[in-house]
Amino acid sequence: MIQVEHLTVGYERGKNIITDMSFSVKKGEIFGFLGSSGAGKSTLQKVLTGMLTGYEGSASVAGVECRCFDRDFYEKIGVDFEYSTMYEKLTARENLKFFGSLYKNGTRDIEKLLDAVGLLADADKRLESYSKGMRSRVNFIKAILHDPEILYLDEPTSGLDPANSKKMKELIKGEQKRGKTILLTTHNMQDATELCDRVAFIVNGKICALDSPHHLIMEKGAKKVTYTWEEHGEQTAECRLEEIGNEQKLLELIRAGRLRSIHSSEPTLNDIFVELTGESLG
Ligand SMILES: Nc1ncnc2c1ncn2[C@@H]1O[C@H](COP(=O)(O)OP(=O)(O)OP(=O)(O)O)[C@@H](O)[C@H]1O
Repeated sequence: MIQVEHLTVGYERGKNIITDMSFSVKKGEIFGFLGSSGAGKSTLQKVLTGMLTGYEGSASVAGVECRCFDRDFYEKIGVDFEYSTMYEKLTARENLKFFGSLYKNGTRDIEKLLDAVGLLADADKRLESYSKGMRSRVNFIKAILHDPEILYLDEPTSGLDPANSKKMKELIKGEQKRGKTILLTTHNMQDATELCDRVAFIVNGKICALDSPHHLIMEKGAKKVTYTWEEHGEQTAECRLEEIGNEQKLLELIRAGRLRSIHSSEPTLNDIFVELTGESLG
């Protein structure tokens, strides 16, 4: 569905933001771009939505080279980026009707969509009165209104409380069940682990790892052992499971009968990200 080969792109001559990047995304996949601020995730999304056309190499979506997108192509993609693109003085229903009228192939049932995201009762309120959680749900509807094959989401759960974040993740999974291909960017490793079939770690405009969260965790990460003991309050330390026999502090505590607790755990996607990139997403 999406094919990127040797993509190089920058805003200024001689300064590449993305360098020689290649990857592909299959139909029906949720694919996540993970990287720290400035890594080039939004720039990549701009190329894949046809907003940035001055690039080298190739980037194609549904068989169409991104620099050649025409109006018809925008019927096939839906975009939910962080900035608001709706009219504040119009109600949610008015906004959705207006934006829906721009598509030539019609839209999904607006009432049903509003109901699905729990906004039917607030549909006639002006957007200016909406909370952040309500805005993100209505923005999401706007992105899927014309039933696009491909969805681009930028930080879909950013700033949402746990209940709204859960709701948003269910909505995204729901679109995948309907056969949609979804590309998302996030800083949130937990969301990426829950949602994405595969993730690409992006550092300075290059992919430094690409796999399913499960494979990355199982193959690249080492199991950790965390142990605690009492010494002027509770102390905690950790080591890799495979190095437990050389962990002098732990052996000393065992011999002295001073170990208070010990447990092993799988690394998280965040641990793997830090290990592979040397960066932290906080
Ligand atoms: N319009 C622009 N003109 C010049 N430089 C830009 C422009 N947009 C982005 N950049 C630069 O490109 C680099 C990558 O930015 P980009 O927005 O793609 O990163 P990002 O990974 O999406 O970051 P964030 O997680 O903060 O959104 C940054 O150094 C940024 O300053």
